[in-house]
Amino acid sequence: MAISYPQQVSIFEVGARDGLQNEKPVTTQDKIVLIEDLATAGVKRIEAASFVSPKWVPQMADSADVLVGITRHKGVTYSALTPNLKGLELALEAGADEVAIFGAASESFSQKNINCSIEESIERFIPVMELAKAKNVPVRGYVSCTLGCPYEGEIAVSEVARVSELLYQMGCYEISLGDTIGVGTPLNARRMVEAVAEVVPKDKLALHFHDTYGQALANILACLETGVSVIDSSVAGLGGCPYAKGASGNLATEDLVYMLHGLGIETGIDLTKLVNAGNKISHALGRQSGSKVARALSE
Ligand SMILES: CC(C)(COP(=O)([O-])OP(=O)([O-])OC[C@H]1O[C@@H](n2cnc3c(N)ncnc32)[C@H](O)[C@@H]1OP(=O)([O-])[O-])[C@@H](O)C(=O)NCCC(=O)NCCSC(=O)C[C@@](C)(O)CC(=O)[O-]
Repeated sequence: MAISYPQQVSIFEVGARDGLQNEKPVTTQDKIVLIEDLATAGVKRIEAASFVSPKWVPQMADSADVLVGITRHKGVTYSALTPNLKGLELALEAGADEVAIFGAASESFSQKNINCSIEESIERFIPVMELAKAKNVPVRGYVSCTLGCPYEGEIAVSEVARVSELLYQMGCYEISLGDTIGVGTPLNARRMVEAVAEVVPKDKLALHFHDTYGQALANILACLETGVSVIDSSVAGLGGCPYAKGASGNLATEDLVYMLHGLGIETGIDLTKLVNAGNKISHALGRQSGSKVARALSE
């Protein structure tokens, strides 16, 4: 049987947020340069900021300055995380094009990450959705711990599907399925995506797989066969999640682009320029890029 992959994949770049929230602090200017370099490389969807409590994630405290400071590229969407109404108001003031709410399929992770239960988080998201709708701002929804939780271990696929459906029914235009600690393997990743696709349309799903156990590319390849064509990744493999021990960066965008181009799948991204963007921020962090492709091409 022939394997069928999408012709195009939309890459949702999370390095400036998911990445830098869990690295040692860099300057606001470093972040601005990174975001502009990514846009120059052809990245069209960039998560640039996070309006969370600065006490919880100090690395994101300059989010408003970042959003205000970037020179906007035509056709590029700049988004921000907003856990509550306060976050949304700050994001709107700073000019975010779209925002994201973030829930979890694990009770313990929800408590550790946003200080409330799953049900309380859904309640908290209702006014965020209402205001975003009134302002015509699209809202993305994240579900964390879809393939395992750092506190609870295995998570029932039915719970992942339930939370995904709730966020979708609330009006999120896309649901990003997070393997927050990168423990998934291809078969269970695919089964999870197929289960969620029974309650949320496939073309409204995105994959957000961390690479902690080196499985992210294999998991993505397995899930691409289901028809999902939006993938989150992090340039230079930056970051992790501050409330998930062991969560190394998302899959490096350079490695993802290399694989997709090799499969003949279009991304619209210039790999050489992307590698340069990743190398520059890695230099600012004083470390080597986390992308194998970037390291190979930079030798
Ligand atoms: C959600 C809260 C705020 C609840 O935190 P809380 O302490 O329960 O909230 P609160 O409403 O009681 O407020 C406490 C303080 O925070 C302030 N505050 C309250 N809200 C905001 C805001 N939006 N922006 C700025 N400040 C805010 C508020 O004003 C107050 O300040 P104080 O009076 O003490 O000076 C907190 O738990 C928090 O900020 N959590 C964020 C944690 C986080 O950012 N985690 C990483 C992102 S999730 C992730 O990476 C996973 C993902 C998305 O990538 C997918 C995956 O990989 O699975």
